[in-house]
Amino acid sequence: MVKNSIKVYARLKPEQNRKSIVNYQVLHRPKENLEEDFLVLVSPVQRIKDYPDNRPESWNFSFFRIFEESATQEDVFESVARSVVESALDGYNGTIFAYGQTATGKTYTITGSLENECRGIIPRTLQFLFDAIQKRPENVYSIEVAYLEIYNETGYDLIDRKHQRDFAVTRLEDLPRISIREDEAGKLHLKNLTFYCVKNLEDAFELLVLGDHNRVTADTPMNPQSSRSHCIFTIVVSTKKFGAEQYKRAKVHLVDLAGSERVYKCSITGTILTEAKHINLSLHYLEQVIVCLGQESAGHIPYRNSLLTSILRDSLGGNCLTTMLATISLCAFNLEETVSTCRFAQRVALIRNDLKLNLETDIQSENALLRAENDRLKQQIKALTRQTISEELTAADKKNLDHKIGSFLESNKQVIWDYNPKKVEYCFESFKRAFELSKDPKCYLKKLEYYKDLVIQRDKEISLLIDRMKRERNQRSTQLNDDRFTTNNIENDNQKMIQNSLSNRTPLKKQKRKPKISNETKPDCSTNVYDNDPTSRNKSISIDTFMPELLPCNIVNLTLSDLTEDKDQAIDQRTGDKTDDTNQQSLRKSERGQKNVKKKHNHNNQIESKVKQQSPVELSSAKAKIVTREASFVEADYSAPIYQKFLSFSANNPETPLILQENKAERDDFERKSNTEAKDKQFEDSLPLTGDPEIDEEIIAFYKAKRSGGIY
Ligand SMILES: Nc1ncnc2c1ncn2[C@@H]1O[C@H](COP(=O)(O)OP(=O)(O)OP(=O)(O)O)[C@@H](O)[C@H]1O
Repeated sequence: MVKNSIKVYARLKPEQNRKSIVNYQVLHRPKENLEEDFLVLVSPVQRIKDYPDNRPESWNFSFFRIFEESATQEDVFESVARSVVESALDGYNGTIFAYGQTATGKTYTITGSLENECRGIIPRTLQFLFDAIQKRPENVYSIEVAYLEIYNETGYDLIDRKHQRDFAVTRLEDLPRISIREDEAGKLHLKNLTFYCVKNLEDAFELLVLGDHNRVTADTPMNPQSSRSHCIFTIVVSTKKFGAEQYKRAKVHLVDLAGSERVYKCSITGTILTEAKHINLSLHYLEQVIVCLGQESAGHIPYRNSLLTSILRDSLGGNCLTTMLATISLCAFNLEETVSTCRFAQRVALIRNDLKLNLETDIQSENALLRAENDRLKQQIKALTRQTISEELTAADKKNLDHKIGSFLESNKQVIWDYNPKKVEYCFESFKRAFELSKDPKCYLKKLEYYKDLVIQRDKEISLLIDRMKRERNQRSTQLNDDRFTTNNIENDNQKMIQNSLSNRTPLKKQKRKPKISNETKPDCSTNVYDNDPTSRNKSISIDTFMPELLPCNIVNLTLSDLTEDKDQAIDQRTGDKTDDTNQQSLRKSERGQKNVKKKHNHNNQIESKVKQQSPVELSSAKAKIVTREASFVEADYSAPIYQKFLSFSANNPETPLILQENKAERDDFERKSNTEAKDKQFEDSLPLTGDPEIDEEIIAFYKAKRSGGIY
């Protein structure tokens, strides 16, 4: 428990009429170690020298801080209220009350208006609280507000939302009456006063405006809008560390007292006079309490004398960080009241409160806090879900999910799933795709995968054919060279020419690009290039070494001559491909040029027939099928994952080219067996046919080629 004296501030009301101002002086912290400002008021009374005059010539009052006429609402809030509200966030009660003569600016200071510049302590406190809550995410807060009015010693709830009315409250009697109850522990309870939980600043402002609207005001000689009651705006701040069980609960009372007024000065009557009497009486009781609290020996404190002192019991001499703001008029006409206000402030400054942390167990507050905690958690879940939804899956995520789906389908192992909506969506999409593939034979994905595979196959086939053509051409050149050595009918002029050409031979790289079918098969060239000179022979043999890019070709069923010279007609018939016309014309030309070299033809035919015997040509009606000699050369499994992934057809079928046998005899045997009708039918049934006859024909041909280890 900390002993804390009440801090007292003074605010001087700006006066329009400077001539009527009393002679005064404000001294801000006149001594270094003195944490006080001083207000010196000089009496304007003319002294009569004939007899002793005991009236003081001046008054000197100390305040914690004095706000001069130029002080803004923000200055007042920062000095007077900020520390109190901050303490409330940490669990300490606080009270700020404005006391002063009527029309000196109590309501202006405590409430002001809702416009930015003129906002008083209440709206600024609410703003500060909600801003501070945002900055302390480790805690959960609940803010409740209540607005009480004490009019003619009766309490009213200014915020009455419980009763739905079609009309605005015009009579005070329409508002709920407040009564005080005291429990066994001596704790006060205000019956009928409702605390409203506010979630944001707008809610709080709405209640404040509603309460202000219901306040009793009157046009008095001193103030055209005088508050005829004491008003207490209470904010309850409950604080709980996120996840903790204990919580703190602090009350902040922001009190706008009704202004004291000298009835004889104002010549008031009727209701206003009655109101003034009640106001002055309750202020008198307040003063009594404060005087008692200021006396160290005082035993009994008369709190129960009035509703106001009963309610402010904790704020005065109890567990509360209390601050008083005295509003002061500098008008000479009001000097008496100003001095009275300052004297009251001096007494209040003597009061010491026992400040302690409020660790509450109140069920209502706990409920409010738990609700606030719940709301916060809901918001967090929302934010997290929104975040994960907006995050796109990476390629690695998708790969990982594919793996999970695979292991889920293939084993009984329990899979740990991620509760990420994007991932769940991806899994559903995968299953849906697989389901559609199995259900709809015309599914475009199925076709797409098939065509993708086909394109890969075709690329492979083209590269093999090119290699094969180059190799055949190379072999043929070598054979032609051999033939030319045996004919021995070369002219001497030509020999010289060849020698010259060999001596001026172009560099290796250029020669690599030289071999072209059209150039090579020119009759003049071929007869002139070669002679029986051993040196030139050696050089012609080394043509092989000029073509290192030619890979060993495994295509044995289709020879170069099939594609180029003598077999052009046969190829044309077999493949049905008529696009090679231009190529064949050039080949025929070269053939005509070589007719005089008969031996060469015979020799070529012999070699080709030998090759044909080794590996027969297989040609389908529509496309040529090229069978490979070595299975290892064919990357037969490059399309396997696609089919494994989407189609029921197994890529691990023993009939697939993956295990193509190396032994030719065995392979022939395998092919013979697989060509039986029964096997064909069974095989075709297992294929992923689409129902489109054109595509199905292609698919069957494609898989047959794969099955036999060839390339489609
Ligand atoms: N510091 C100030 N700056 C500008 N205007 C002020 C200031 N203080 C008071 N006023 C103006 O003086 C008038 C009276 O102020 P206010 O109603 O707040 O006095 P009050 O002390 O609450 O009076 P009452 O006790 O009768 O309710 C208002 O019009 C208010 O705008």
